Amino acid sequence: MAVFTTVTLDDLAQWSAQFPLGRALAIKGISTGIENSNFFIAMESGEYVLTVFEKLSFEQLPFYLNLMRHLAQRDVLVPLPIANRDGSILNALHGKPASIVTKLQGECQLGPEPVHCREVGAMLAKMHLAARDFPQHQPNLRGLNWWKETAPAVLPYLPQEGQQLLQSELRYQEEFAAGTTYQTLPNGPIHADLFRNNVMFDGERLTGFFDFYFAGWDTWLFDVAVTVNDWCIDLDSGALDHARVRAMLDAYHAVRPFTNEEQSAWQAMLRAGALRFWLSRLYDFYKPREAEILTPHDPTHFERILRLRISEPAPALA
Ligand SMILES: Nc1ncnc2c1ncn2[C@@H]1O[C@H](COP(=O)(O)OP(=O)(O)OP(=O)(O)O)[C@@H](O)[C@H]1O
Ligand SMILES: N[C@@H](CCO)C(=O)O
Repeated sequence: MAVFTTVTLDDLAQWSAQFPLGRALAIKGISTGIENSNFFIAMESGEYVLTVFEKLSFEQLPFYLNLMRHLAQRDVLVPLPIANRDGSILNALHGKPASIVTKLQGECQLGPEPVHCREVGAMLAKMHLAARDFPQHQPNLRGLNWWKETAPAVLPYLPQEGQQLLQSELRYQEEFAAGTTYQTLPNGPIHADLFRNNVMFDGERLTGFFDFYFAGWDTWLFDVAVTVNDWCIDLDSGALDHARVRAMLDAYHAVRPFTNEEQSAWQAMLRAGALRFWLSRLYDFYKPREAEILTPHDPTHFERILRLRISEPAPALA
């Protein structure tokens, strides 16, 4: 149960009086999710999600919440943070940062078909374009620098062939990032964690992207790679499903055409997307934070994906 901070209906009634949402009618903890305490709340004006942030601070959160507001105001389907009467979208609840956002309808699509991938691809391109004029700048905190810092901490736990793969892929990515192709790739704020469990669908209709707490500035193509590596694969083997890949890439390209340089970088980015999650999963597996209660995700899933992305030619982007 991912409710680390208890919020009663009385607590909510008092705290939510600062928002123009009417009276608080009900509150229910959300059991999935591992980072924050999330609640569905019913207010007189409708249903919302209340998040009490357990790790991110008052200083860190404005980047993510302002980005969500920026996107929502440009018709990208994301939860809209609700401002209180002073205009603040981040307010203390039980001493922790908390916010109310609009509730997305529907549920996650954990067995996506091409039709779902098409929706995700089109909305991802729309999101990249809409974020171009977002004024706050924060790098992707799980980018190359983090990979370089993290690899030495997990290397000792890997068998020799795993160590070799990790070291050689890191070298490859460092060289690639220093090269001229990489410098030409369009970039801006990206979601950076757009997995199946971070998108809501009502049937075949996409209702929103959520969980923006790994967002940061990086290449748009890296975001596409992370998304393809989760949405368009067979989860057992890690192999790309070509119908889903085509649906996602074609839909993205129709909104924001890929460049020739992006085509040259595509295989490297698919590899980068796999390396990023292999590393974070290794780190969470071998270096769990104190009092961590979660069951870590399987790191070998992304090792398998990385090996496949290295050995197979990348599909055409467009
Ligand atoms: N705006 C929203 N509208 C509808 N449901 C939401 C919304 N935000 C979160 N949820 C629901 O709450 C669940 C947990 O949210 P989320 O995935 O953001 O959890 P977390 O603990 O913050 O992060 P993590 O996914 O990293 O564990 C989601 O799976 C989803 O069902
Ligand atoms: N999407 C991540 C988890 C948290 O963001 C993973 O599957 O490893």
